[in-house]
Amino acid sequence: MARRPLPRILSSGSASITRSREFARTAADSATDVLHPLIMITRGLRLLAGAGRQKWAATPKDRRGPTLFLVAACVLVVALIPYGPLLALVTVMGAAAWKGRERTPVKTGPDEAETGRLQALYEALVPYFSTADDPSPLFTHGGDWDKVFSGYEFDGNGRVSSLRVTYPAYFTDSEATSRARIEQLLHAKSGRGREYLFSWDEEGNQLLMNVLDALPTTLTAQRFVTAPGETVLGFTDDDAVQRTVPVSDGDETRDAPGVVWRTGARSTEPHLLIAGQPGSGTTTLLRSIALQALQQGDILIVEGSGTGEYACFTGREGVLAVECGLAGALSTLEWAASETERRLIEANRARQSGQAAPEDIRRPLWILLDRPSVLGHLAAADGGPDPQELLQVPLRHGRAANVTVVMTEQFDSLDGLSDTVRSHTRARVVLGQCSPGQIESVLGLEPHTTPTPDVPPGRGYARLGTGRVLRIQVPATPDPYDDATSEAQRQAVLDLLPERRTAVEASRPEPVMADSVTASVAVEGLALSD
Ligand SMILES: Nc1ncnc2c1ncn2[C@@H]1O[C@H](COP(=O)(O)OP(=O)(O)OP(=O)(O)O)[C@@H](O)[C@H]1O
Repeated sequence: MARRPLPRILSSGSASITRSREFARTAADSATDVLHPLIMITRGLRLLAGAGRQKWAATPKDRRGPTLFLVAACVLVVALIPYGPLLALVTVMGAAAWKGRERTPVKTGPDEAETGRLQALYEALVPYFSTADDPSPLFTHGGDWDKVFSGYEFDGNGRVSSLRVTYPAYFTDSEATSRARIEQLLHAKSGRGREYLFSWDEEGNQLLMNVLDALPTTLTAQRFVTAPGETVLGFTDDDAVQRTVPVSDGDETRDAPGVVWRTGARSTEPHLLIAGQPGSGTTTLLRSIALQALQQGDILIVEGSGTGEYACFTGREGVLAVECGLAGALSTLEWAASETERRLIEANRARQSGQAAPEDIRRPLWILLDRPSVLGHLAAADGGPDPQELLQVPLRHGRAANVTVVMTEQFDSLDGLSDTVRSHTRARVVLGQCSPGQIESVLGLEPHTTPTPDVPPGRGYARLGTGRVLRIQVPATPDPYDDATSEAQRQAVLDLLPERRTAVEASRPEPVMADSVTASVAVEGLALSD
């Protein structure tokens, strides 16, 4: 069958479109040629006006009056002399044409120094991304870096802040050691002291390196809007979590990406271990957790270091004990273990009789321990039991009994943690300046970013169960009784503390004495009510 010809409009359409495009381009070129002097003068006038504005801004205030007077006098003289205004106009146009004769060059690629950096990075990668028997290697000494660096950005100091590298398919990108070698090399060559994120696209044979901005340190203690059973440990990168928490940051309110930890019967990581270097902010994080826990539950605090950094909690509603001494800590933890058992028995009884669990066992109980290893050493010297042994019941059965254990420890004492503590604290936080190996020893995974040597207090990494490793910054929650605390932060923490149970003297309490008394009273009271 003979083919019918296409309708004319379809067969000749593309030719006419091409013709129209060419016509439009020629018209635009001609218009640009005709208008070129005008464009040049306008550009020059803009530049002259900008320069004038800058000069005016740089003139000291006391010299602006005389300058204005001088200019006005010149304008008057020019206006009065014959042909003055015309001559002035011609002069200004001439100056504008001269000034605007050259376009401000638009940066289209890296400058010489930046090209040097990219070439150096390329050369450094050659031994890792090439083999002798590759017939057409992507990486060769003296080769073209722009064939393999498909995207790059530089920061204000001319250092690479983002780089996309295409690598050969035979590179063993599924092996952690091979990746680590490349990451270390790029980290070192691009400038140490910054935090890098490496994203490997194994299917596309591409590596994307980005420099991360430091997490903001401006957030302070406040009432976080969370559901019951949720605790904000800190804040992380925008794209790392889906959950945001509305926060007040200075004068503004914004949604911040929160590291939110869920506790209670349905939690898969019901207890938390916080490890850190000295002064890294572990006490501050525990204080922040205590303030949030007090909104719906009761807390027990056992402070191993005995520096009285939890004195502000003493005697407050919901604070059952603040213990610094060994004897008090042991009796408090013994009570906590038997309370956990009581809750379990009560819950079981209620279930068997087909009733809801009583209110008192549904109220969360938090056992907060700051450096219990110190008390462990004291106990060993004394020949008594290690406080950690008393944590076995709350750790093993706390989830069903609404009992949560949070523990802080310094890196050098982590060896002393019992197996029960290790296996039941599945939520983990690491604070302070640590090596990737130290982070892995606590979180079970190395972070996918490179830790920096300088970290502010409260900065580190968090991992909830088997989730991903998140960067974290803990909100500033200082000791309100510390003289170094600013007035605004002191007030923020004091506002979050519950009322005092009894009237105590307004002066700063002596932590050890006051705590022991409070603890024994509280535990006795609870034992009696049992
Ligand atoms: N998230 C934070 N934001 C701002 N400052 C913080 C933060 N965390 C801690 N700091 C400050 O750092 C200092 C040390 O904090 P903190 O006492 O909590 O650390 P630590 O790890 O318990 O130290 P150590 O156990 O060695 O005393 C304090 O001055 C505290 O105010």
